[in-house]
Amino acid sequence: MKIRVINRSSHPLPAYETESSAGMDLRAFLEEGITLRPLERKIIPTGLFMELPDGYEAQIRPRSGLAFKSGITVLNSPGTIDADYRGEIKVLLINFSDTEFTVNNGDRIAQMVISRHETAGWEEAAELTDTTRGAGGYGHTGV
Ligand SMILES: O=c1ccn([C@H]2C[C@H](O)[C@@H](COP(=O)(O)OP(=O)(O)OP(=O)(O)O)O2)c(=O)[nH]1
Ligand SMILES: [Mg+2]
Repeated sequence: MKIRVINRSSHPLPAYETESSAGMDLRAFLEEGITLRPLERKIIPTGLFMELPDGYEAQIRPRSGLAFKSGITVLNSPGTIDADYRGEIKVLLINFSDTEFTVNNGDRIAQMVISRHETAGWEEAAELTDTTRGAGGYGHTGV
């Protein structure tokens, strides 16, 4: 599928890094580096604007390497980009490490997965059908 996009950054469009990657890496578009102190959160611009077809969303997810090596993750993971959103794609990062971390222009800070989604309606009911699980959850089947 093709997605209409405006790229106001100085970086190439996001791309799949390997043939079968699910996510395209997103790069920070910054005039100067942004430093996150421990537990600080900041919104990082990408310079990208896009027009997803109806029935699609984009999910903004952390990169595992950045999370493991530096404690940097996407606070609202997975971030949701709605098909009717026309603003700049931004990434909300938080620093879970005990040292400060600087995001520089062009850094690959997160990944974006394009997904289909349903638009559901409601059918109100007085009762729900029985199942074996019933209301069991939160580990009720054991470890
Ligand atoms: O990581 C994100 C999450 C959201 N957005 C943009 C696209 C999305 O369509 C819009 C709204 O996001 P969301 O619905 O998560 O935020 P909200 O707090 O519910 O705001 P709103 O009331 O505008 O929906 O913000 C981003 O650029 N990055
Ligand atoms: Mg919303």
